[in-house]
Amino acid sequence: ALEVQLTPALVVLRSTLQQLQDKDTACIFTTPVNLKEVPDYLEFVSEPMDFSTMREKLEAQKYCSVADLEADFNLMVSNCLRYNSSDTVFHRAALQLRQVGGAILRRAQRQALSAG
Ligand SMILES: CCOC(=O)c1ccc2c(c1)NC(=O)[C@@H](C)N2
Repeated sequence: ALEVQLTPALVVLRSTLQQLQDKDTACIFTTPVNLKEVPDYLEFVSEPMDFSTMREKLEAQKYCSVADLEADFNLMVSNCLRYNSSDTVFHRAALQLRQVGGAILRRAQRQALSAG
């Protein structure tokens, strides 16, 4: 049907999100940053993002393409790079996740094209 062709199968989006989350071995992106623990977070970050929020959006069919998923992934990574100074574990983890995540997302784009 048309909607199947226009939207990469949920299976591609779900597997891409899972592959990205598997690379967060420190599990620092699993849930939203705890604003009680990090009270000044919203002074630096206007739109928090994390993998649990991305999963909710995916299951609510808010992602119509791999590009939509990629946009929230990039938001999550850039929030972390902005809030955490470069000499922190968080900042270094975000740089590494951006690197390995980029390759996963490029492959997913190709898969989506062949599926579509
Ligand atoms: C229990 C205390 O947790 C944190 O302070 C904390 C926990 C997780 C975090 C984070 C802070 N900061 C971040 O930028 C994102 C990536 N992750």
